[in-house]
Amino acid sequence: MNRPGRTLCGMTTTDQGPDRPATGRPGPAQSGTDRRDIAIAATGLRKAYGDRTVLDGIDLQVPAGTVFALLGPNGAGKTTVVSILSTLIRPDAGQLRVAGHDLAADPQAVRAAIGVTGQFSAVDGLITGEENMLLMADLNHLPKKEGRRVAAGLLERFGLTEAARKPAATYSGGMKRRLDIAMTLVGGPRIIFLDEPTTGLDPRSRHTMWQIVRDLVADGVTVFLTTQYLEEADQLADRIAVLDGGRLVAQGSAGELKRLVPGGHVRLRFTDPVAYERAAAALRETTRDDETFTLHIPSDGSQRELRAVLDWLDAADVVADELSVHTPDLDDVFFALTGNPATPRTAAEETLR
Ligand SMILES: Nc1ncnc2c1ncn2[C@@H]1O[C@H](COP(=O)(O)OP(=O)(O)OP(=O)(O)O)[C@@H](O)[C@H]1O
Repeated sequence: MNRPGRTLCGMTTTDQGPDRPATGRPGPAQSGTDRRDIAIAATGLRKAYGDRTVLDGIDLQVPAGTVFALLGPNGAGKTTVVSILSTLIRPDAGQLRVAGHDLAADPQAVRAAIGVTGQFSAVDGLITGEENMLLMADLNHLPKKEGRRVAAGLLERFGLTEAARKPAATYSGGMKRRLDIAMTLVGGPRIIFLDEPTTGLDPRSRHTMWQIVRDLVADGVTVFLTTQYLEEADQLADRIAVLDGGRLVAQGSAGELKRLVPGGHVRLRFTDPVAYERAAAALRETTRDDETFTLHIPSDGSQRELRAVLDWLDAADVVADELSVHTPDLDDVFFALTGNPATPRTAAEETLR
């Protein structure tokens, strides 16, 4: 998912700019989280199915009120991590704390503090959105009146009030996903796990979902999400961990991960072979592509380096037909770390399936 570049007088840039400020903010002091406000902590997490080791010693920490994205290709073990942290399956080894509770010693307390929206919807299509919500309210032992109030509030918040009395089977994919998350929130969890929350959604629904996540974090909720989409991790996560071959091969902010890989360059494309040759002679350290009359100049994409390239071109009296700046993005990081292409399908392809 390389982002389309910005264009400046025929230049495109995939520069992501300086690190964005963290999406999350520390939530209010929460009972149940440990002293350092770490919402989720895993040390030495291991899981094997038969002789296939899926998780081979995972260490991670998620501060309360932040978004943590676990990124990995198909089959990397993302769902397994979520299933373990949300008490659905048992690990073979590892010390795990969620919401301040030891997972092995007190799984019930963990369950009471978290919400989980899995890849497979918990929505019952045969009943209405409202009935699904009221069912969740019952499961959470909310008194009837309180349940109706909470359900109506969440349906409103997720733009589902109008559709609330229609069978959920008639909802679009995005609406079902929103209903699924609304149902997860009925019990007021302070930590929520979202397993691939936007897989299969069209771009508009994906953006709606991102806003939902941002709103949750603004309310102090901790979000642990898995995704195959680098852009999603880039957009939402305070910290990203890349899972590959049973291990976390990197952890950090999007900016930190991008700094792990070199490869920034300025690309100049010419239609006039004479201008191409003059530019190639004027610029140092270029890589040539004589078939497309394109030059690649190593660059960090900074304004200063860009100006130097333009000055060289001016001095040589040549005009490039297209100038683009490419700084490493998470796709490059993912490829460098895992040797896999970023994702087997792009988000756009996914929506066409
Ligand atoms: N119950 C099980 N029994 C045996 N193998 C399993 C079981 N559950 C998962 N696996 C295997 O564990 C590996 C990790 O699966 P997991 O679903 O956690 O990956 P994932 O990263 O979530 O993949 P995807 O992106 O496709 O959802 C896969 O090879 C899968 O086949």
